[in-house]
Amino acid sequence: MLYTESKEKSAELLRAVLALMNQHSAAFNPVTYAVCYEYVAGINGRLNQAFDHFTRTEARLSDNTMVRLYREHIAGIDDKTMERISGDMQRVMTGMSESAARTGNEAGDFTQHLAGLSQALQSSGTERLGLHLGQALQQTEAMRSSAAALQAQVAASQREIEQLRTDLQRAREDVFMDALTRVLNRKGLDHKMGQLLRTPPNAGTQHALVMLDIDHFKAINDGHGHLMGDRVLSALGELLRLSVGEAGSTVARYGGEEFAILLPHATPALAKEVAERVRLRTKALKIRHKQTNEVVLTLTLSAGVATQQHGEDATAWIARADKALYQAKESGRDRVSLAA
Ligand SMILES: Nc1nc2c(ncn2[C@@H]2O[C@H](COP(=O)(O)OP(=O)(O)OP(=O)(O)O)[C@@H](O)[C@H]2O)c(=O)[nH]1
Repeated sequence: MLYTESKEKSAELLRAVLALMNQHSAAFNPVTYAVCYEYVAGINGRLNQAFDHFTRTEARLSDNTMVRLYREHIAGIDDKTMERISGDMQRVMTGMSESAARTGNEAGDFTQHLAGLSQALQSSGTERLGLHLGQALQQTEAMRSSAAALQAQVAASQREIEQLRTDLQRAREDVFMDALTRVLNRKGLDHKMGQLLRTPPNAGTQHALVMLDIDHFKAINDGHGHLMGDRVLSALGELLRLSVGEAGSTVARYGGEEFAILLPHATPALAKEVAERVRLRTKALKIRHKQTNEVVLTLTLSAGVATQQHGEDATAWIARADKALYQAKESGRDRVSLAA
């Protein structure tokens, strides 16, 4: 016999019965419940046939149809079937009372009520089943709204937690983010470098660092104003974000007009290629007047590349890249130098 074995099955049955009741316009009452219960349980073949027959012409069965189905196919059913329904109801109530108890305090009162109800179902004769069905139905309705409220509460809590998680993540990112250029700040770079230094490079690769510095940036500030200088920094930040797409790469503003690119598991050749790409794109960048769109200035940058030597710490690694950058500046700017 279907649905008589376990509480899980009984609860599953109840859910299916409620879903079916929802699909029809008949009132939520014991008659509708009994009809839908029998239909879902599949224990009354003639009822199912009649039910299906009616749904062909009446998509949402009315009270009248439910009463008719009840009178013609259920009212006269034997005691054994009544007992079976009673047993299943009891299991459903017990199962639900247990899960309600698990759900928390709010469901506590309801749990007690269900326990009492299932006892009543157990001890009374089948002639009182209709009455108990009615009570059970009322309680089921109460449970439905309480469960819906609980679900809404859980969903609201989940949304709150999600929002908190997002806020926390954003706050974490903000700590590591340079507001002007929208790339990582010095702190973010330190953090990333720390992580990278704990990660051995893959065979045949080395972690690489590119230090970049805008050429004659002081002259830009002096000639066009500090605000224009800021715009240039912001534009370079965007250019770097768009130009450096290597897996696991990091772009950061090291300070002032100096930027850094971290390239994990790279080679000197790849690092030089990335630095050249950025240098050329920067050279091609045109800063325009906001209103007239006229090109106001162009710029160049110099870069120093250093791949991490075995056992080298962050300070020594940055110092070698900086030294290469200094060489690039010394030998004429607008170029890339490799560290020794
Ligand atoms: N607008 C603006 N200027 C900044 C910022 N941070 C640093 N600077 C300026 O960047 C300039 C750096 O100048 P220098 O270190 O002399 O170097 P440079 O003029 O770029 O010359 P080279 O590096 O030798 O090519 C200084 O004028 C700083 O005031 C900033 O956030 N905004």
